[in-house]
Amino acid sequence: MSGIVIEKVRKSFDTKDGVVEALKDVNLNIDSGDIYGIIGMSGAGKSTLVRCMNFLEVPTEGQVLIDGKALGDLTEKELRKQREEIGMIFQHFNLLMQKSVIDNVCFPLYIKGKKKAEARKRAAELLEIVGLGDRQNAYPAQLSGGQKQRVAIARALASDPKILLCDEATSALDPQTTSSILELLKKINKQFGITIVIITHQMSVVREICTHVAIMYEGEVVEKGLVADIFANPQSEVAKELIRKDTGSDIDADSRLDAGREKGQAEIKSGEKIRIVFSENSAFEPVIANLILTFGEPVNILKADTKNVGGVAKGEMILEFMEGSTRTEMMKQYLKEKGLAIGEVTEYVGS
Ligand SMILES: Nc1ncnc2c1ncn2[C@@H]1O[C@H](COP(=O)(O)OP(=O)(O)OP(=O)(O)O)[C@@H](O)[C@H]1O
Repeated sequence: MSGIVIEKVRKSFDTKDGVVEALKDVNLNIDSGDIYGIIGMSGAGKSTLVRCMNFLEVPTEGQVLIDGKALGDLTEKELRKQREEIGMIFQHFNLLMQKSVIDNVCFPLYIKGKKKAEARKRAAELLEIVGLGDRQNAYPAQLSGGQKQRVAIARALASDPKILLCDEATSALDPQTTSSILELLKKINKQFGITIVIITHQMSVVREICTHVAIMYEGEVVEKGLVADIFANPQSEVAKELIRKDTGSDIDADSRLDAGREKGQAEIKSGEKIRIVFSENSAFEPVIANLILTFGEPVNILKADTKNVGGVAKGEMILEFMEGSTRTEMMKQYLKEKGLAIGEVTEYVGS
């Protein structure tokens, strides 16, 4: 697992129209195993920042440290080796169109000097992992966008990276395919402990997959932190705007909560149920209200057996999420981050 530290990074480009300050004093701490979103409008500096993380762009000032090692202090050879540990995927997949799927995945393995048989065996395993075990001999032109991105992910994994940088990796995909690729990235993060950095201009991507987010505006990080906290309590105008756009409406937070409550009464049908246990420091009203507010989705309180002990909630609740919700994992994560223990509900008989 690998962490990334960005320290006082500035990047300027000399152009014929003058100097462009793409990054102005950016500081970021991405811990090992995070799924870290970098979001902002076009031109905010997202790509430049991510390209600084593997020194495809060398910062004009400041430092980039991977696992405590400053990239600027490495020799060319050391930097090449370090880069092998950082995979990258792109919006337009960047596959070799003349090569079959398996040869695309073998490519970095050949560069590493692996023998053909060994490379093909590893590539076949990786294609299984990304769900394309049966398309090894297809050519990129015969695949859908989502399948092409799966090949690109398998190819990125071929170098056993500790970090995966994703530059608008789902921007060319429809919402359903986007969700399936995000699920795959989540699986990779969990299964291999790979730190993932995701550049996007869509808050829905951040909401669906990221643990943390940095919001960029005109070369600066204007807000950063846990996704759940920023959704619950955005500080900057840019964050508020991105969240507002994400819901697809300009209704204010309170009416969104009301809408959630209404939906809660009318629409919830037998979704996943969980038991949450309040212990140390949980005041349950704000937690559940903020959950609905943050995710814009209702939850049913099927059972509440809680007591108010000096303003602190003790006891347990059974919650039911909306049927078919794609956000339940995020919502559970949110509850965990609020210090609540979550358990399965094996049987619930409504009262
Ligand atoms: N090689 C370059 N030469 C000159 N200017 C550049 C270069 N790369 C980026 N820039 C400028 O730096 C600024 C930040 O660009 P960057 O591509 O990092 O933004 P972004 O947030 O990724 O945008 P987008 O979402 O449109 O890709 C922009 O003003 C861009 O024009």
